[in-house]
Amino acid sequence: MTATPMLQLDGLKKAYRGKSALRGLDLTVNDNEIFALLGPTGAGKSSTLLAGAGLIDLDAGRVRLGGRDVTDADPASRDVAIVFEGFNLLPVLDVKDNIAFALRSPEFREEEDEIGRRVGRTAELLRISHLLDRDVGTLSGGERQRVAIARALVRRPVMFLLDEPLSALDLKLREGLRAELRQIHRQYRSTMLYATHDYHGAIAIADRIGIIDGGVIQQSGSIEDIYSRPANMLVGKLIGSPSMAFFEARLEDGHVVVKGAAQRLPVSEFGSVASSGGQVVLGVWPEDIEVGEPDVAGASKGKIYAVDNRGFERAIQVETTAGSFRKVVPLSMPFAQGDACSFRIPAGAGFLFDPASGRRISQDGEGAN
Ligand SMILES: Nc1ncnc2c1ncn2[C@@H]1O[C@H](COP(=O)(O)OP(=O)(O)OP(=O)(O)O)[C@@H](O)[C@H]1O
Repeated sequence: MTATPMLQLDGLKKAYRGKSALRGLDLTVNDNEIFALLGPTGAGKSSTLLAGAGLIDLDAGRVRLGGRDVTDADPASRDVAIVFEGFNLLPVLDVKDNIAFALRSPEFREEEDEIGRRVGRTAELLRISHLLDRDVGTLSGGERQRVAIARALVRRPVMFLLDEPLSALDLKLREGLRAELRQIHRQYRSTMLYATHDYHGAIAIADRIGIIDGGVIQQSGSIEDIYSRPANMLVGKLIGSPSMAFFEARLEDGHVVVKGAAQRLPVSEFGSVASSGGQVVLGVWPEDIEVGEPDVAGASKGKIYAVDNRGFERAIQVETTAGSFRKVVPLSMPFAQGDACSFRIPAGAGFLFDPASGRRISQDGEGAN
């Protein structure tokens, strides 16, 4: 099935008082997909959403919605709904009238019967039917957030732009609402661009992910694509839980020699490598690093610096002369803080990066970018 683009952002640039927030951002969100925009604070997520909704003036770039160039179109004509964290509900109206508000606007002007039906259905979907007559000032944070989503949803816009819509909620509510958003997506086949700094939230909800930092998309694709071919070190730092482990290394006699570690890894294990010598950075997903009893033959030495309990598993921080990394291990591995351990990077695990640019220089032979 070929994907049809719904939102296309091409070369967006935006500076606020001389400071760049978007630096030539390109992004395509396809029709009927949930696309998560994942990035740290200040990365440009909100600016990207505001640009899609037409709520900021761009310095450069084009915005297309459903194939139509809307760069100069006013926000009301775009038919997108934007939901922010702490979205401002109208305090003088009760929940029902807050949800109905957009349907009574001059652009929609639905019949009151139809408004009542749609408000009722949307409230059911978001499980807020019992709140319809309440003043919004009396609602909890989670209830307010549901009302804000209902208010956007009731219009059935062509697209949702969701800016950290769940970050103010506790874990349980967040998981519940995330499942409901997916349900709404299935039911209405709506397109959603969901901005978040929460890696777990992003991978739980999204079909595809875009990693944003410094006002550009560093990489986009399915999480599997990104894991198997991270474009650069920034991507490695921003995804995974824990994120990628990095080791200083150099290429020497056809081997990757990790500084401070006992291992020499054949370069041929990394596919084709766009460098024949000198310094590199070896990046490895922590899941691939083997950590075990001290003094394992052929392994390097390390020490357990910290242990965090995570219920059914533990996250350990391992300090080594090659650098430190975090990794999740099962409870059956009895590591305690201060224990000696060994670590080993299996042949073929990991990626090589250029230390100056951060770009990946090892290719897996599948036409990686
Ligand atoms: N109205 C504004 N005036 C001045 N600077 C702004 C304005 N809005 C955003 N910025 C700056 O632009 C950059 C990108 O901001 P943006 O809000 O788009 O990022 P973000 O990824 O959404 O961050 P967060 O997760 O913290 O909301 C930041 O450096 C921010 O300080």
